[in-house]
Amino acid sequence: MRESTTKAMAGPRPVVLSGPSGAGKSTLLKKLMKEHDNVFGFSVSHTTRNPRPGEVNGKDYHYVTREVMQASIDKGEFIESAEFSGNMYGTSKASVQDVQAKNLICLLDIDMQGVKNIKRTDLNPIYISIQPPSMAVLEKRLRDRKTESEESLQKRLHTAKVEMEFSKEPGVFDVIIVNDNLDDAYKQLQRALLEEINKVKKVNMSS
Ligand SMILES: Nc1nc2c(ncn2[C@@H]2O[C@H](COP(=O)(O)OP(=O)(O)O)[C@@H](O)[C@H]2O)c(=O)[nH]1
Ligand SMILES: Nc1ncnc2c1ncn2[C@@H]1O[C@H](COP(=O)(O)OP(=O)(O)O)[C@@H](O)[C@H]1O
Repeated sequence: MRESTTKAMAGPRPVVLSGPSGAGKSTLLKKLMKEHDNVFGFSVSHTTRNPRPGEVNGKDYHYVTREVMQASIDKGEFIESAEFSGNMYGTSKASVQDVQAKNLICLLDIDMQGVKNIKRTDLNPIYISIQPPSMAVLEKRLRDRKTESEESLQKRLHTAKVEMEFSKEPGVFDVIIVNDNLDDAYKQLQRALLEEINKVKKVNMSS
C-alpha cells in the first residue's frame, strides 16, 4: 500500500508552481502570500545550494549538506527529491504537514522531476505552470537577477528548454500562465486559485 503522507489532514488542496528557473515562481508566490494573509503557507524545501543574499534559512529553504539531506531521504523523511543544476532539492513530509496542520493552502515551488514524483503520491495538488514570454526574456531576467554565475545561468537555460517541452505534454498542468506582465500573471494565478482561497477564508474566519 502506498504510504499516506497527507490524507489524515485533509484540508485545502495544495498548489504546485513549476516552470523554468527565472520564470517568476518566487515572485508570484511571495505576492500571493503577501496579499492573502493567513491563507497560504509555503512548503520550505531542503537544498544543498548556497543561500543567496537576502535568503533566510528555514524561510526560503532549509540549507543543508548533501550528507545530511541524503541521510534524511534514506530515513524516508521526504515526499520527493531531485537533482537540479548540480544541487539537491527536496520536499520533506514535515514541510507540507506543517502547512496543512494550520489549514492553509500549501504552496510548493518544484521542478519538473518534482512534478512527476508528486503525481505518484496522494497529495492531489493543483498543478500550475509558470512560463516566460520567450527564452530571450527569460535569459534577460535571469541575468538581471544577478544570482547566478555564467555556468549556472547556462545550465538553467538549458534545463529551461526541457521544462518548456515538458509543460506541453497534455494533462500535466491544470493551468498554464505566461508571466509577461507581472500584474496580469498574478491576476490569472489568483483567479485559478479563487475557489480554494475563498474556502480557506470562510473556514478560518469561522474558527
Ligand atoms: N523537485 C524539487 N524541486 C525544487 C524544490 N525546491 C525548489 N525546486 C526547484 O529547483 C529549481 C531551482 O531553484 P532555485 O535554486 O531556488 O533557483 P530559481 O528557481 O532560479 O530561483 C527550481 O526549478 C525550483 O522550482 C524541491 O523541493 N523539489
Ligand atoms: N513579469 C515580470 N516582469 C519583469 N520581471 C519579472 C517578472 N516576473 C519576475 N520578474 C523578475 O525576474 C527574475 C526571476 O523571477 P523569480 O521570481 O526569481 O523566478 P523563479 O522563482 O521562477 O526562478 C526576478 O529578478 C524577478 O524580479
